[in-house]
Amino acid sequence: MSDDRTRTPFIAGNWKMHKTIAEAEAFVAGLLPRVADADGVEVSLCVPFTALQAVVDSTRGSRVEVYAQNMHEAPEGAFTGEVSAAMLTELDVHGALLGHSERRQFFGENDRALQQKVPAALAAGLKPMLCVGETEEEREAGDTERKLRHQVQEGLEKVPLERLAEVTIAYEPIWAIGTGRVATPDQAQEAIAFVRALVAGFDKEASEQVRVLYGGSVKADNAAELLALPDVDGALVGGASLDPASFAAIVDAARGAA
Ligand SMILES: O=C[C@H](O)COP(=O)(O)O
Repeated sequence: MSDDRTRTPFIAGNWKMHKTIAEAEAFVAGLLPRVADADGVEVSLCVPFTALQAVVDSTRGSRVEVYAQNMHEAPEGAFTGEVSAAMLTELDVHGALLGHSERRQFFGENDRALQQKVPAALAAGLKPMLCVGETEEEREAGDTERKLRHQVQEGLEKVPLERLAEVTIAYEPIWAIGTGRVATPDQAQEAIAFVRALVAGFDKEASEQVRVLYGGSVKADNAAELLALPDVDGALVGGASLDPASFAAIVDAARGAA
């Protein structure tokens, strides 16, 4: 267990395939005044490619950072429909969500590609957020730790040790995503402490600095309890990040936990 509150709490919203440019700009206008006083909390939005430029521009100078929801591992090439790290940094995007379970489930994202993507993001100056998590069947079969071990070890395998602490890991039990079935505090703490122990297998010091977030049906009314857990450094929020008031309420809960 690691209750080290020197790790800055981190609340990330993942809009998934929601929001046109106009809707994104309206959201930012609603969010910024609500998080202006959220000192000590890192806030980011994972935005569809089409709205990245608008959200970068409208959040410039604020505490809100902007992440893409995916990124290809190669610097360029014949990869129709894909976007490189350099294309994102050119827009002043700060980071990239990598290996979200929906990308793994619906678009064939695999650990081999992620093994390239995480270091490629870092090398390009993007902050990587690596998503891991088990299915309901895996949890019921007692396979949660095996799945997490595989995903974390593969995803971090090629990250230079001196940059390990810059990676954020989001633990998202797949059965809790978009279902309203949030993990219990015990389940979240246990899995996230295990993820941190896996990072310690690479480098003990980095494991104390790396942020590990919980994701899966986080809402304003359950955030405080989750964020108070010793190893939980923040939240990756899907549905509740689509509305500025509900997302800002989760940021507020992180201030309380800071
Ligand atoms: O990336 C966010 C997660 O998939 C969680 O989504 P959710 O908060 O709608 O359950």
